[in-house]
Amino acid sequence: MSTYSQMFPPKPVFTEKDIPILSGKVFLVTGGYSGVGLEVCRALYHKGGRVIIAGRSESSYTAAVEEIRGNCGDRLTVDLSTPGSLEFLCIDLADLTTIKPAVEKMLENVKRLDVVWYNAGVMVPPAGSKTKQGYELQWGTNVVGHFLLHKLLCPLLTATAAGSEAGTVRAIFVSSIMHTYSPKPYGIDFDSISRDNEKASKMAIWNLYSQSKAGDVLLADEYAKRSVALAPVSNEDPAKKKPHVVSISLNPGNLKTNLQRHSTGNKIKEFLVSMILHEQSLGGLTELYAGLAPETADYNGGYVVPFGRKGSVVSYVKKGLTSEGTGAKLWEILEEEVKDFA
Ligand SMILES: NC(=O)c1ccc[n+]([C@@H]2O[C@H](COP(=O)([O-])OP(=O)(O)OC[C@H]3O[C@@H](n4cnc5c(N)ncnc54)[C@H](O)[C@@H]3O)[C@@H](O)[C@H]2O)c1
Repeated sequence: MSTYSQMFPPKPVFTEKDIPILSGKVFLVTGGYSGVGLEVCRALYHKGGRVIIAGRSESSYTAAVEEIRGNCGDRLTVDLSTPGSLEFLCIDLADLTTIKPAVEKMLENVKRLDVVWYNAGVMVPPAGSKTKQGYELQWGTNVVGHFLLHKLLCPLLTATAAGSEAGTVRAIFVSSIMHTYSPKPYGIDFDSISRDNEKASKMAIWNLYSQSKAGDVLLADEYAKRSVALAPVSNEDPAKKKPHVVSISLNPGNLKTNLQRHSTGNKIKEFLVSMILHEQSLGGLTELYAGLAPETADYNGGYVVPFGRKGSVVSYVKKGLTSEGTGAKLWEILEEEVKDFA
């Protein structure tokens, strides 16, 4: 039976053919050895980029290398004077102690970072799952781990941006349409996000996923504001302060990946959901569009919707989420939470 996606295939107006040659540029993708992240890495590699894949399992990385390097047909075949490269950064976002040592070692031979995709994520694990430091697993992985990684990468992003064309250095926070179902009124229930939190242990697992994805939108929005505040005022147009590093969140779309592996049980529901899922490569296009398209340089703080549709941004961000100082409050709390690991 044809799926909705097969009957009505999306026609993204941004594709791999729109990606320029990336030789000399350096990229980092968390969770880049599977799902959407793998598609991002495949495109970056075949366009000549130096790609650092961050994840927990070296064997999963090694298995993905062959797939990433494989023949991609005319979608990605280009003649390169400098071929792309792949490297592994071993971090577990659910264990904050693993992040700083790995980043410090990486910084010994990585001297620029053009775009980082905070793409790794976990969705609806068994209730009660926690990170090593005791955070609810989705919050701890999707938000706290990425926040610490971002904090450690910020100086390199900023330094790269200082010597690069404006708008080309970016931090991309992968969220989901599910962020719109996060707790009312502002997306984050601040009483539920600390370690070993009693309230979180009683919340519905989907609400916790939604809250973590609202957290990703807020991190992008708050970093965007901070980036503008730090940016130098342009001599040509002092009213137009351009951020050093562009910060964007996005929804990659409903995709066939491993993400749904925990949300099993109801066969009818699973069948219905499978009918509306798209190929993971389409999600990759959304992430690549946010990270590389020239026009998304102007979307600092914006939220990109699926599948690389030009001009379609910020339309579905939860009302009120990025106002009311929620992002600033979250940022300050996370600074405090990760300070012993930074
Ligand atoms: N698939 C969808 O329909 C969909 C929809 C909306 C948003 N998203 C988002 O897209 C992103 C990518 O998901 P996907 O669909 O490719 O799923 P996936 O399960 O294929 O990929 C998730 C990746 O995250 C990694 N990861 C999980 N926990 C980690 C940890 N503790 N440390 C390091 N890496 C860890 C996994 O190893 C995997 O590589 C996620 O952030 C997800 O929330 C996906």
